[in-house]
Amino acid sequence: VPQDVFAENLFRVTNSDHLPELKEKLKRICEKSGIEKRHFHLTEETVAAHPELLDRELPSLDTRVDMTADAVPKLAQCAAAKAIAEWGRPAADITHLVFSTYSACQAPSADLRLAALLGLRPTVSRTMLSLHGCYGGGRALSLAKELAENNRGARVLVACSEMTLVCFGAPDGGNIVGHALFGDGAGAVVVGAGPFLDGERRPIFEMVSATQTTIPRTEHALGMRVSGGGIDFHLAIQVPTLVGQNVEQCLVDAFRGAIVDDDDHGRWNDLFWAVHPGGRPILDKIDKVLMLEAEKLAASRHVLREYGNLSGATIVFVLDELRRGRSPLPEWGALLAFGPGITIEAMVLRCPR
Ligand SMILES: CC(C)(COP(=O)(O)OP(=O)(O)OC[C@H]1O[C@@H](n2cnc3c(N)ncnc32)[C@H](O)[C@@H]1OP(=O)(O)O)[C@@H](O)C(=O)NCCC(=O)NCCSC(=O)CC(=O)O
Repeated sequence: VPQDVFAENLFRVTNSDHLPELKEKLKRICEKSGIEKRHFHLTEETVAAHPELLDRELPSLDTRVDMTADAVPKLAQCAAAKAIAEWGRPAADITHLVFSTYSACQAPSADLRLAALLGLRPTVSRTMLSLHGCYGGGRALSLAKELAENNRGARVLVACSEMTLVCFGAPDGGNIVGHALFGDGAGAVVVGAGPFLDGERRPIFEMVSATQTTIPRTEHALGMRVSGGGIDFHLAIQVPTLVGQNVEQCLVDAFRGAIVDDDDHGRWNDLFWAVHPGGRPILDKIDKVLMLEAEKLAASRHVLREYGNLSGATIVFVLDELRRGRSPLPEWGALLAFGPGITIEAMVLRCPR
């Protein structure tokens, strides 16, 4: 859906045209979002067939769980099948699966369904990450690094699949920013720590070290809550400022002893950057605080423009965009993802030469 027609579409489909001021506000927000289009599983026909999705007072969790139980793992399958094909070994050689989503509300969950869809071995060791929100992709990669490094010969499939239909509803004052930002998508990565197997593709990125930091006393700034009417997002207006105030210390901690001196700000421009594009002002704050050159966050801005905020799956899209870039990347890079907590995942990356 192109972002410039999103507000008109949403208000028409949800019978909300009696709220013209709110519609104008959503239009203003869409214009400033840095997003040009997004992709959604939910169609107008599905919304028309399920009026309970529009009214928060009506119970709709059953409908949403039924729809996502199949669709979320199938979307993950599309991404995972591509990742496995590029990796070069059969799916049966995957030893571990880490699945991240905010759209799973049952057990067994989307990880088991994905394992069946891909034909993974019954002995595959599965981990489900639920409701980690936008840091889910960073957390899943970090966990995959631990699993790969601590289990000789392990090959870990990371799959992140997100669908906004769990939080879709008629627009109101509380959810208007979420309506403007989030989109659907899935990303997948195969992670290993050697020794190399026959036919296996050489790694594109190396995860050198990883840290997770929680910004104290910010648990109310960003969150999700499951209720009978679906999932509600809460995004406080202070989120970009809070991330901007804390991000450099997280990076200094992640890079301590790696390549950056504590007080050496200039070196940030020597890196390549994989930053979760939580919103345009978040990227602007990071640019400003780290004094980054204009093109450093180009991959993040590109993904935001083309897909919107895909929550946990977004960081995989950013890594994909980086590896497709025309010019070679610097040897060292940084990954950043943010989510409820407020939690900041920071990782030191390296492009093997
Ligand atoms: C909404 C925006 C596109 C607006 O852009 P600007 O801030 O540059 O523009 P602006 O200041 O003129 O704001 C335009 C209008 O949006 C309103 N506005 C801005 N942020 C708001 C918020 N968090 N909640 C409610 N309203 C908000 C302003 O009051 C203003 O209203 P009026 O026009 O009436 O005066 C941007 O602020 C944005 O992208 N914010 C989201 C950042 C964020 O929290 N991202 C995290 C996503 S969650 C994530 O990534 C992790 C996770 O979920 O786990």
